[in-house]
Amino acid sequence: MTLPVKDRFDLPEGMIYLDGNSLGPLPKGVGAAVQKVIADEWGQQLIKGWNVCDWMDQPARVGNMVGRLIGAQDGSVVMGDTLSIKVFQALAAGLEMRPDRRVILSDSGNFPSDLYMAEGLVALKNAGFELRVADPEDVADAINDEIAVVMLTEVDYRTGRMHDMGAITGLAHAAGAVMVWDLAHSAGAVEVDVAASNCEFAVGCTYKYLNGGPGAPAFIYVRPDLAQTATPALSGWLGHAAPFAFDPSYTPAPSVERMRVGTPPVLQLAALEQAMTAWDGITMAEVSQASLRLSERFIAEVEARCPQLILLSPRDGSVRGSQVSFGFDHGYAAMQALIARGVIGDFRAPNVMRFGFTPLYLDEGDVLAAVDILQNVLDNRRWDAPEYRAVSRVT
Ligand SMILES: Cc1ncc(COP(=O)(O)O)c(C=O)c1O
Ligand SMILES: Nc1c(O)cccc1C(=O)C[C@H](N)C(=O)O
Repeated sequence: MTLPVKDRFDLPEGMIYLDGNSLGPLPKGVGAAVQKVIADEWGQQLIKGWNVCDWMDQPARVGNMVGRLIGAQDGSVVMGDTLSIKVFQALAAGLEMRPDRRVILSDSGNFPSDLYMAEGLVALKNAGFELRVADPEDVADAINDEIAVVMLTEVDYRTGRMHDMGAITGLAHAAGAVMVWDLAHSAGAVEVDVAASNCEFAVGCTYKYLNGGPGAPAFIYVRPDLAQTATPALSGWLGHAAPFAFDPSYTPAPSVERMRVGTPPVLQLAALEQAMTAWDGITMAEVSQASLRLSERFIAEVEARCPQLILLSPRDGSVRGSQVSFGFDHGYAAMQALIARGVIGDFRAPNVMRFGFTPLYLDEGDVLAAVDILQNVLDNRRWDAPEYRAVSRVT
């Protein structure tokens, strides 16, 4: 099944884009929408724009659009800052909720920035606080009554392996811990129901599967019953209950908006708000089924035609996100050779070739064409060329 929305995206001619798990492509209409905000709002309204153009409401308004894709009720998601910042806020709020406990539990497959933020937070606290890191497969067993906060990324950024959000949240709660989910590789990729999972906090980015563009702001979900008590940690003026009262002392907003920090990125939010219209009329169930079919076809074709590659992602589609990873010792050079031939995936050390399957703009024809090129690169050792050897790119 292909979703009939490929024409909602501007994709370069001749490119097969399998890297929406890192940076989504440009949805049609985003350029015009941002240009309109620049010309008509900023250009004509200047400072009045904060009022007449509703710039101040953007973080909550766009938060609702994102919330609908992750099973969050309106008013429980707000946009702003980078994901690393939102991780920090959620962790800090979680620690405050369990004052008798000292341990943040995460797993070694987590994205490094999440672990760094936890390390930094622990270092800021009094002695005795600790970040404990388990292997992903052991994390459920490591949850006990010492743990204040369990912080996990649902879909592993390297392999696509998925944690069971409901089950792990249940274990965390049974042990008295707070649950924080990072949905960076889930939002817009797989079906998520934050409300059903009952987690306290969820965070994620919008430049991957939500196609908000490079540097698009992050989101944070706060379970509605905590919206008036969770401590924001970064108590910026726009999280204040009455920012324009300019009160010298801080009173957090009585809603998820307390997680706002400073001035919203109006142009990036305008881009994201328009990008979110690419989801009109589509359910996450359809997206996830279509993604599964594309990934299964890719795995079957690669395994039949490219025996040099070893599947690193789970074979079982029910525990795999929207990406497929293969191991290959010359993976970096092979990915460079693929990119040079118009198939865009990416590489993660030591040997991971990552391919993202985003059915909003990919179909089976793209999958088959990508495998043809991959087979050609491998069978003819096209990767074994001097120009592909130097490890120099950032992504
Ligand atoms: C799971 C995860 N967490 C955190 C980050 C960091 O996000 P940011 O650069 O927006 O802070 C990323 C991606 O960069 C990620 O994939
Ligand atoms: N956020 C990124 C960036 O600013 C530059 C390059 C890549 C990224 C990424 O998002 C990487 C991504 N989180 C990953 O899964 O590897």
